[in-house]
Amino acid sequence: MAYIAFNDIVKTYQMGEISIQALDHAQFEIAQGELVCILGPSGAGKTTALNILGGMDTATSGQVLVDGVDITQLKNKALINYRRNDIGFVFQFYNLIQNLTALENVEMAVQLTKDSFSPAETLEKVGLAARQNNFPAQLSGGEQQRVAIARALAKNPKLLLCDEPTGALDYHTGKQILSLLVDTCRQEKITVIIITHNSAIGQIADKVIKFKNGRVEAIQKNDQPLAVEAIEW
Ligand SMILES: Nc1ncnc2c1ncn2[C@@H]1O[C@H](COP(=O)(O)OP(=O)(O)OP(=O)(O)O)[C@@H](O)[C@H]1O
Repeated sequence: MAYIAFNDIVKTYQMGEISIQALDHAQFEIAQGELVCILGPSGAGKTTALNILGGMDTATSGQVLVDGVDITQLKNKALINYRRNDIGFVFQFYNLIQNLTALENVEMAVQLTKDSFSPAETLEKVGLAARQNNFPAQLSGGEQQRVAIARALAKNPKLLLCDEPTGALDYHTGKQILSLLVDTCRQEKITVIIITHNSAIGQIADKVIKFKNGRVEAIQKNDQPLAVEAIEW
Protein backbone atom coordinates (compact mmCIF):
# COMPACT_ATOMS: atom_id res chain seq x y z
CA MET A 1 0.00 0.00 0.00
CA ALA A 2 1.27 3.49 -0.82
CA TYR A 3 2.44 5.66 2.08
CA ILE A 4 0.24 8.47 0.80
CA ALA A 5 -2.69 7.85 -1.52
CA PHE A 6 -4.85 10.68 -2.75
CA ASN A 7 -7.77 8.70 -4.15
CA ASP A 8 -10.34 10.27 -6.45
CA ILE A 9 -10.52 13.56 -4.55
CA VAL A 10 -13.22 16.07 -5.37
CA LYS A 11 -13.32 19.46 -3.66
CA THR A 12 -16.17 21.81 -4.36
CA TYR A 13 -16.38 25.27 -2.79
CA GLN A 14 -19.90 26.64 -2.62
CA MET A 15 -20.01 30.43 -2.99
CA GLY A 16 -23.72 31.26 -2.78
CA GLU A 17 -25.22 30.16 -6.09
CA ILE A 18 -21.87 29.34 -7.64
CA SER A 19 -19.93 26.18 -7.00
CA ILE A 20 -16.21 26.03 -7.77
CA GLN A 21 -14.68 22.65 -8.43
CA ALA A 22 -11.13 23.12 -7.10
CA LEU A 23 -10.31 19.41 -7.37
CA ASP A 24 -11.93 17.16 -9.95
CA HIS A 25 -11.18 13.50 -9.16
CA ALA A 26 -7.51 14.16 -8.45
CA GLN A 27 -5.38 11.10 -7.87
CA PHE A 28 -1.72 10.39 -6.93
CA GLU A 29 0.49 8.28 -4.69
CA ILE A 30 3.65 9.18 -2.75
CA ALA A 31 6.17 6.85 -1.11
CA GLN A 32 7.68 7.35 2.34
CA GLY A 33 10.73 9.61 2.19
CA GLU A 34 10.00 10.77 -1.34
CA LEU A 35 10.75 14.33 -2.48
CA VAL A 36 7.79 15.49 -4.55
CA CYS A 37 7.14 18.66 -6.54
CA ILE A 38 3.62 19.73 -7.40
CA LEU A 39 3.52 21.92 -10.51
CA GLY A 40 0.71 23.61 -12.36
CA PRO A 41 -0.78 26.94 -13.34
CA SER A 42 -2.54 29.30 -10.97
CA GLY A 43 -5.93 27.97 -9.89
CA ALA A 44 -5.09 24.36 -10.82
CA GLY A 45 -5.84 23.10 -7.31
CA LYS A 46 -2.32 22.68 -5.90
CA THR A 47 -2.87 24.51 -2.61
CA THR A 48 -6.27 22.89 -2.15
CA ALA A 49 -4.65 19.45 -2.51
CA LEU A 50 -1.89 20.33 -0.03
CA ASN A 51 -4.37 21.73 2.48
CA ILE A 52 -6.48 18.56 2.29
CA LEU A 53 -3.38 16.42 2.72
CA GLY A 54 -2.39 18.48 5.76
CA GLY A 55 -5.82 18.32 7.38
CA MET A 56 -6.33 22.08 6.97
CA ASP A 57 -9.25 21.56 4.60
CA THR A 58 -11.62 18.65 3.95
CA ALA A 59 -12.43 16.82 0.73
CA THR A 60 -15.97 16.81 -0.66
CA SER A 61 -15.47 13.18 -1.67
CA GLY A 62 -12.68 10.66 -2.05
CA GLN A 63 -10.16 9.12 0.29
CA VAL A 64 -6.78 10.36 1.55
CA LEU A 65 -4.59 7.67 3.06
CA VAL A 66 -1.55 8.73 5.08
CA ASP A 67 0.52 5.97 6.64
CA GLY A 68 -2.46 3.61 6.75
CA VAL A 69 -5.01 6.12 8.08
CA ASP A 70 -7.85 7.56 6.01
CA ILE A 71 -7.66 11.16 7.17
CA THR A 72 -10.97 12.06 5.51
CA GLN A 73 -12.63 9.97 8.22
CA LEU A 74 -10.91 11.73 11.15
CA LYS A 75 -13.21 13.76 13.35
CA ASN A 76 -12.45 16.93 15.34
CA LYS A 77 -9.88 15.90 17.95
CA ALA A 78 -8.24 13.24 15.81
CA LEU A 79 -7.90 15.67 12.90
CA ILE A 80 -6.38 18.30 15.21
CA ASN A 81 -3.90 15.72 16.52
CA TYR A 82 -3.00 14.69 12.97
CA ARG A 83 -2.32 18.31 12.05
CA ARG A 84 -0.36 18.94 15.23
CA ASN A 85 1.76 15.81 15.32
CA ASP A 86 2.17 14.61 11.77
CA ILE A 87 2.30 17.72 9.59
CA GLY A 88 4.84 20.50 9.17
CA PHE A 89 3.77 23.42 6.97
CA VAL A 90 6.03 25.94 5.25
CA PHE A 91 4.44 28.92 3.49
CA GLN A 92 5.59 31.41 0.88
CA PHE A 93 5.54 34.35 3.31
CA TYR A 94 6.88 32.43 6.33
CA ASN A 95 3.89 33.23 8.62
CA LEU A 96 6.07 33.86 11.66
CA ILE A 97 4.69 35.62 14.72
CA GLN A 98 6.32 39.04 14.60
CA ASN A 99 6.50 39.74 18.33
CA LEU A 100 8.14 36.41 19.17
CA THR A 101 11.84 35.67 18.64
CA ALA A 102 13.01 32.93 16.28
CA LEU A 103 13.39 30.57 19.22
CA GLU A 104 9.98 31.47 20.66
CA ASN A 105 8.34 30.90 17.28
CA VAL A 106 9.72 27.37 17.20
CA GLU A 107 8.97 26.75 20.89
CA MET A 108 5.37 27.72 20.42
CA ALA A 109 4.88 25.19 17.64
CA VAL A 110 6.22 22.29 19.67
CA GLN A 111 4.34 23.09 22.87
CA LEU A 112 1.33 21.04 21.88
CA THR A 113 3.22 18.36 19.97
CA LYS A 114 4.22 14.88 21.08
CA ASP A 115 7.76 13.56 20.42
CA SER A 116 9.11 16.90 19.28
CA PHE A 117 12.76 17.88 18.87
CA SER A 118 14.59 20.58 20.83
CA PRO A 119 13.76 24.02 19.31
CA ALA A 120 17.29 25.34 19.88
CA GLU A 121 18.91 22.29 18.27
CA THR A 122 16.55 22.46 15.32
CA LEU A 123 17.40 26.13 14.76
CA GLU A 124 21.05 25.14 14.89
CA LYS A 125 20.44 22.49 12.22
CA VAL A 126 19.00 25.06 9.83
CA GLY A 127 22.03 27.29 10.38
CA LEU A 128 20.50 29.83 12.75
CA ALA A 129 22.25 29.08 16.03
CA ALA A 130 23.42 32.69 16.28
CA ARG A 131 20.05 34.27 15.45
CA GLN A 132 17.76 32.55 17.93
CA ASN A 133 16.97 35.68 19.89
CA ASN A 134 16.26 37.84 16.88
CA PHE A 135 12.74 38.89 15.96
CA PRO A 136 11.54 38.13 12.41
CA ALA A 137 11.91 41.80 11.38
CA GLN A 138 15.62 41.55 12.23
CA LEU A 139 16.12 38.59 9.87
CA SER A 140 16.42 38.38 6.07
CA GLY A 141 13.73 36.62 4.04
CA GLY A 142 15.88 33.50 3.72
CA GLU A 143 16.57 33.47 7.45
CA GLN A 144 12.87 33.88 8.21
CA GLN A 145 12.12 30.94 5.95
CA ARG A 146 14.75 28.91 7.83
CA VAL A 147 12.94 29.72 11.08
CA ALA A 148 9.68 28.60 9.46
CA ILE A 149 11.32 25.35 8.34
CA ALA A 150 12.77 24.81 11.83
CA ARG A 151 9.33 25.46 13.29
CA ALA A 152 7.88 22.75 11.05
CA LEU A 153 10.74 20.26 11.56
CA ALA A 154 10.93 20.61 15.36
CA LYS A 155 7.51 18.96 15.47
CA ASN A 156 9.14 15.81 14.08
CA PRO A 157 6.47 15.56 11.39
CA LYS A 158 5.77 12.68 9.01
CA LEU A 159 5.15 15.11 6.17
CA LEU A 160 6.70 18.46 5.37
CA LEU A 161 4.29 20.39 3.15
CA CYS A 162 5.72 23.48 1.46
CA ASP A 163 3.57 25.92 -0.53
CA GLU A 164 5.82 28.04 -2.78
CA PRO A 165 8.63 28.08 -0.18
CA THR A 166 10.98 30.04 -2.45
CA GLY A 167 8.32 32.26 -4.03
CA ALA A 168 9.33 35.35 -2.08
CA LEU A 169 13.10 34.80 -2.20
CA ASP A 170 15.83 35.82 -4.64
CA TYR A 171 17.55 33.21 -6.81
CA HIS A 172 20.46 32.34 -4.50
CA THR A 173 18.49 32.42 -1.29
CA GLY A 174 15.79 30.33 -2.95
CA LYS A 175 18.38 27.74 -3.89
CA GLN A 176 19.74 27.64 -0.33
CA ILE A 177 16.24 26.99 0.98
CA LEU A 178 15.70 24.25 -1.61
CA SER A 179 19.00 22.63 -0.53
CA LEU A 180 17.82 22.67 3.06
CA LEU A 181 14.57 20.98 2.04
CA VAL A 182 16.42 18.34 -0.01
CA ASP A 183 18.86 17.65 2.85
CA THR A 184 15.96 17.36 5.27
CA CYS A 185 14.27 14.83 3.02
CA ARG A 186 17.40 12.75 2.42
CA GLN A 187 18.93 12.89 5.91
CA GLU A 188 15.86 12.85 8.13
CA LYS A 189 13.90 10.59 5.75
CA ILE A 190 10.89 12.90 5.93
CA THR A 191 8.47 12.97 3.01
CA VAL A 192 8.69 16.46 1.51
CA ILE A 193 6.14 17.95 -0.86
CA ILE A 194 6.87 21.27 -2.54
CA ILE A 195 4.36 23.31 -4.54
CA THR A 196 6.02 25.56 -7.09
CA HIS A 197 5.27 27.52 -10.23
CA ASN A 198 8.86 26.99 -11.32
CA SER A 199 9.14 23.88 -13.47
CA ALA A 200 12.97 23.89 -13.22
CA ILE A 201 12.60 22.99 -9.54
CA GLY A 202 10.87 19.77 -10.58
CA GLN A 203 14.26 18.41 -11.63
CA ILE A 204 15.40 18.00 -8.01
CA ALA A 205 12.39 15.83 -7.11
CA ASP A 206 11.92 12.07 -7.15
CA LYS A 207 8.45 12.66 -8.51
CA VAL A 208 6.68 15.54 -10.24
CA ILE A 209 2.90 15.75 -10.07
CA LYS A 210 1.36 18.16 -12.59
CA PHE A 211 -2.03 19.66 -11.86
CA LYS A 212 -4.35 21.26 -14.39
CA ASN A 213 -7.97 22.32 -13.90
CA GLY A 214 -8.26 20.40 -10.63
CA ARG A 215 -6.98 17.16 -12.11
CA VAL A 216 -3.63 15.42 -12.09
CA GLU A 217 -2.53 15.83 -15.66
CA ALA A 218 0.76 13.91 -15.45
CA ILE A 219 3.05 12.17 -12.97
CA GLN A 220 6.75 11.95 -13.81
CA LYS A 221 9.29 9.91 -11.91
CA ASN A 222 12.93 11.04 -11.89
CA ASP A 223 15.27 8.13 -11.29
CA GLN A 224 18.18 10.55 -11.07
CA PRO A 225 17.05 13.81 -9.52
CA LEU A 226 19.49 16.69 -10.04
CA ALA A 227 21.33 18.47 -7.26
CA VAL A 228 20.02 21.94 -6.47
CA GLU A 229 23.35 23.44 -7.67
CA ALA A 230 22.81 21.83 -11.08
CA ILE A 231 19.47 23.46 -11.86
CA GLU A 232 18.99 26.95 -13.24
CA TRP A 233 16.13 29.25 -14.02
N1 LIG B 1 -11.66 28.82 0.21
C1 LIG B 1 -12.03 28.90 -1.07
N2 LIG B 1 -13.26 29.30 -1.40
C2 LIG B 1 -13.63 29.36 -2.70
N3 LIG B 1 -12.86 29.01 -3.74
C3 LIG B 1 -11.62 28.60 -3.45
C4 LIG B 1 -11.14 28.53 -2.11
N4 LIG B 1 -9.85 28.07 -2.16
C5 LIG B 1 -9.56 27.89 -3.45
N5 LIG B 1 -10.62 28.21 -4.24
C6 LIG B 1 -10.68 28.11 -5.71
O1 LIG B 1 -10.29 26.79 -6.08
C7 LIG B 1 -9.47 26.81 -7.25
C8 LIG B 1 -8.11 26.15 -6.95
O2 LIG B 1 -7.39 27.01 -6.07
P1 LIG B 1 -5.94 26.65 -5.49
O3 LIG B 1 -5.57 27.75 -4.55
O4 LIG B 1 -5.94 25.27 -4.96
O5 LIG B 1 -5.05 26.71 -6.80
P2 LIG B 1 -3.48 26.73 -6.95
O6 LIG B 1 -3.13 25.75 -8.02
O7 LIG B 1 -2.83 26.53 -5.62
O8 LIG B 1 -3.22 28.19 -7.47
P3 LIG B 1 -2.01 29.24 -7.14
O9 LIG B 1 -0.82 28.69 -7.85
O10 LIG B 1 -2.50 30.52 -7.72
O11 LIG B 1 -1.85 29.29 -5.65
C9 LIG B 1 -9.37 28.26 -7.67
O12 LIG B 1 -10.36 28.50 -8.65
C10 LIG B 1 -9.69 29.02 -6.40
O13 LIG B 1 -10.24 30.28 -6.67
